[in-house]
Amino acid sequence: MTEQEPLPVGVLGARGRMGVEVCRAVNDADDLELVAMVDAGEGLFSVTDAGARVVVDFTSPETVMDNIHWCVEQGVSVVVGTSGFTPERLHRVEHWLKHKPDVGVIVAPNFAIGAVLMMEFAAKAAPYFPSVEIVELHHPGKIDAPSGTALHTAEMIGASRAAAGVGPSPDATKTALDGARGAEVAGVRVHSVRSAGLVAHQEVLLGTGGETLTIRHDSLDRVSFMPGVLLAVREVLKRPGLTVGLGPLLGL
Ligand SMILES: NC(=O)C1=CN([C@@H]2O[C@H](COP(=O)(O)OP(=O)(O)OC[C@H]3O[C@@H](n4cnc5c(N)ncnc54)[C@H](OP(=O)(O)O)[C@@H]3O)[C@@H](O)[C@H]2O)C=CC1
Ligand SMILES: O=C(O)C1=N[C@H](C(=O)O)C[C@H](O)C1
Repeated sequence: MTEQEPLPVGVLGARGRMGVEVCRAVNDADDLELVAMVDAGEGLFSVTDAGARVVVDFTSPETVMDNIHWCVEQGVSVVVGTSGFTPERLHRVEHWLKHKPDVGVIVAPNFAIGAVLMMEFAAKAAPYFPSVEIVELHHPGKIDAPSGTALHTAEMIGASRAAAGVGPSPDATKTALDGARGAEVAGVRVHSVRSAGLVAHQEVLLGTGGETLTIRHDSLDRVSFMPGVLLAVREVLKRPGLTVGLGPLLGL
């Protein structure tokens, strides 16, 4: 029996907080080989020169679309953790993939298994509670607000409430300072907290007569994202086209 060659993987944003962790996880996996590490200002060509078949992107919302476009054009599949995705951006990625039927792109707002479950549980619970708000809490180095996870959670909750015919959350506010009630996403109020000491955390608060339900997830260390990233790297070549979120990979 011949042993299978390890899958060649490139990492974009390799010197960032997440990139460093991803490079370590890929290096530690026997079935994967880290062949390219690219950071800001370095050419993407090293990815194809090194023969990467899958690229992992943890860069920034400003650069991620150009990176995906380039990889798709080169026939390289991409696992995307970078935030900043809107429905319009996802449509654009789908459009690029139409011309490349063998290429897969997985865009996951959050790779932590607990966070994926937190989003699912919140969407399931949301139709049963008239009130729902999201509080996301992150380290102060984060450049975007609300977080990609919070945006995706709000979209999931909005869709599940719309399907169940649930109206807007009750709110008598008549006067408010700018931002006091957070940002409204898919009809859900989202509040962003930034503090030293935090990594990535989110609470979904649901309320009805006489009771509240709080669904909370905490990433206390970036290692929490690695099993999900490696799962996506191993799966992306089997899933041509666009996959959004880890849910489908986990059978959710
Ligand atoms: N989906 C998930 O589970 C998770 C997603 N994220 C997301 O991942 C992204 C990165 O987060 P984080 O690692 O904390 O951020 P960092 O700022 O620590 O890292 C980003 C890295 O990418 C580099 N970079 C910028 N532009 C390019 C480019 N065009 N090509 C290659 N490298 C580039 C940056 O370089 P420089 O600093 O010089 O600009 C930096 O080293 C964010 O959008 C964050 O929200 C984070 C954690 C989990
Ligand atoms: O910037 C981060 O750190 C994180 N970004 C992602 C997001 O925007 O949701 C995922 C996680 O929250 C960590």
